[in-house]
Amino acid sequence: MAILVTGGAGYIGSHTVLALLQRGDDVVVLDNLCNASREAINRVEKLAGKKATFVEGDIRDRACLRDLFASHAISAVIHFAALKAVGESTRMPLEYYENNVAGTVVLLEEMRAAGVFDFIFSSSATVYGADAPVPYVETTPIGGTTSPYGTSKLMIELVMRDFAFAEPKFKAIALRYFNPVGAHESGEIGEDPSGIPNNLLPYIAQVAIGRLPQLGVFGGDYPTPDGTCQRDYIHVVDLAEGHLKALDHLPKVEGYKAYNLGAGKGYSVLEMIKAFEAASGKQIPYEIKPRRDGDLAAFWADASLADKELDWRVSRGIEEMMRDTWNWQSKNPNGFR
Ligand SMILES: NC(=O)c1ccc[n+]([C@@H]2O[C@H](COP(=O)([O-])OP(=O)(O)OC[C@H]3O[C@@H](n4cnc5c(N)ncnc54)[C@H](O)[C@@H]3O)[C@@H](O)[C@H]2O)c1
Ligand SMILES: O=c1ccn([C@@H]2O[C@H](COP(=O)(O)OP(=O)(O)O[C@H]3O[C@H](CO)[C@H](O)[C@H](O)[C@H]3O)[C@@H](O)[C@H]2O)c(=O)[nH]1
Repeated sequence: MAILVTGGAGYIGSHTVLALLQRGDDVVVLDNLCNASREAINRVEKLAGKKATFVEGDIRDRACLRDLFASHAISAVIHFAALKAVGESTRMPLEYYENNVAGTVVLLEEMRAAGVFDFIFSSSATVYGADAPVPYVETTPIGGTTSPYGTSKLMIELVMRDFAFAEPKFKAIALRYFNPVGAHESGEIGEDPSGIPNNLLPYIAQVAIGRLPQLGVFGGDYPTPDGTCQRDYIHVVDLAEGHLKALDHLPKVEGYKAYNLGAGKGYSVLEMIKAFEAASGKQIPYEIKPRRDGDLAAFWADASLADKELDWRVSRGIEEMMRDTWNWQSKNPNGFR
């Protein structure tokens, strides 16, 4: 039996596919390559010394899914495939709902048709909305999202919840990621955003390599110790391992369950710049700019539920996050291209 990984050629997906192959699982990757490169999977296979089956296709393509489930014995699905740019989602809400929400419904329908009921979903801390108390804890009701992207994650969690009420065989875990950063320690795979990065670490890394002149720090007057926003950054390899723990835990889950995957600690933007400079030996010129619309001042995870029930916790700190980001960026100045 194989694990189907949708979006498995992407940033978090590729690290998870590697972890699955390394522990001996068989993997089928389904990715339409709208934000990824086939090269990522080639490198994953080389690192693992084991092949995955790659299917270039779309989660919205029912015929493709039918064919995939008919030709491979799938035991569980890890579902990463999504559009994920917050700003873009406010300009293209219909595309986001169609790809992320409608796409997930098609995937779940075809899973049901194929008799596959084990499901792990990439959710996000953003489902807690703007007013949730910090640290975010799973018992806080979700809602109050501030972008179509965030709302698409919220809607999918509600779809999972309702499907679990109706279908006793459905076992589903939503993993609410905080801020994934870093890369595999080999420097062979990592985050490769197209165009100008939206996220902090890829932006810093591209300044360090000379592709961008300087970093704009969005807001220096937040009610935080140094005035810049605080986030809970988590090493992508720790995050990938969380998916394996979640898969192993699925048999014990009744219906739908959500877990935070975070480190449980916040770092400010200025702390991240300093840590990157220390790890890379590069200066990061930056300028404080106006606040970015929709940014919250500070949030981090209460990650104790995943610790207790999934036996999962982070083992890589800020030094490893920075070292591995820089290793990936300096070895691959133009990403996978
Ligand atoms: N990176 C983050 O900060 C973050 C935080 C929280 C949640 N997430 C979620 O984690 C998941 C993975 O994120 P990532 O950072 O690896 O992003 P990514 O863009 O690198 O990976 C997503 C992958 O899905 C593929 N894809 C998109 N739409 C598809 C479709 N319709 N059919 C098939 N493939 C499709 C893309 O080509 C890409 O390879 C996403 O669901 C994202 O929303 C990411
Ligand atoms: O060029 C930049 C980019 C970011 N930032 C700041 O750096 C922090 C982190 O920003 P990111 O864009 O890297 O991450 P976000 O916290 O905004 O959001 C990310 O993590 C969230 C969950 O925590 C959601 O999943 C979301 O989709 C994902 O992009 C924020 O304070 C932001 O203002 C800058 O100062 N300059």
